[in-house]
Amino acid sequence: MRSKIVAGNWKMNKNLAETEALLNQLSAKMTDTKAEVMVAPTYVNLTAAKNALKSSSIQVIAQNMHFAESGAYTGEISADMLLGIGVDTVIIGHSERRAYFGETDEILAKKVKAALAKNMRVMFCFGEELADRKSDNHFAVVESQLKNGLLNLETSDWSKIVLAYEPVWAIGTGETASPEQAQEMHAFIRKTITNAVNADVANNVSILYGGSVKPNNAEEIFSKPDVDGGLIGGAALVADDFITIINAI
Ligand SMILES: O=C(CO)COP(=O)(O)O
Repeated sequence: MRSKIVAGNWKMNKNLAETEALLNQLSAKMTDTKAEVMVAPTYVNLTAAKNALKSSSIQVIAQNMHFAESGAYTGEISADMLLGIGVDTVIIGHSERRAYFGETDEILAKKVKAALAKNMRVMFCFGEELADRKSDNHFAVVESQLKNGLLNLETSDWSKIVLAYEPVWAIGTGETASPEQAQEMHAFIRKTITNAVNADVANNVSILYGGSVKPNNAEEIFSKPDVDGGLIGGAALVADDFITIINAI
């Protein structure tokens, strides 16, 4: 059975005091949920976030990491550094990393390998741009992102993978893929994995949708059979909104 997951990607938002305040609000307001709940604050606040969530089931995850073990990579963070502070899940391949930091499929495949080699869980993000969708090229783009990033993994690695389909045109724009568009793509992703790996792996991998998920549209998106939860940006920065989205699972 695949997990339901709601994760908040905080991006470059919230200083230390704001991080603690938001997490305190979240833990106070959280009620029982079927979903695994995760938050991804900025690196410098990961330890403080872990401490603030000590008695909570909310998991703290990282937004990115480097593929090298260690070395002369100024400004970068390794898997060991994350594991050393008790963070064992990492987002890899976010469209903002691809667009603003030059992260190619090749770099991302190396990051995925490096994280898996340390037994970390990987939340792998991918999704087409508006031009791809307009030219009806979105399935091909998604297939190639999956293939280049993930499809050469060992079958056993897949238990450590969570997928996050995030159409770039829906991120931070207020424009959401319709529940039908999300379902159509998620089903395509599952079919691609069935063909490339096997049906078991495809059925067991959680596929999250990301892109302008809000309290008023979460329930409809999450109701689709191949949508296993969401990766939330803006709405994860407001406690009541994030809680409503979690409860929509
Ligand atoms: O990029 C996202 C999550 O990683 C989605 O961001 P928004 O929810 O702000 O559109």
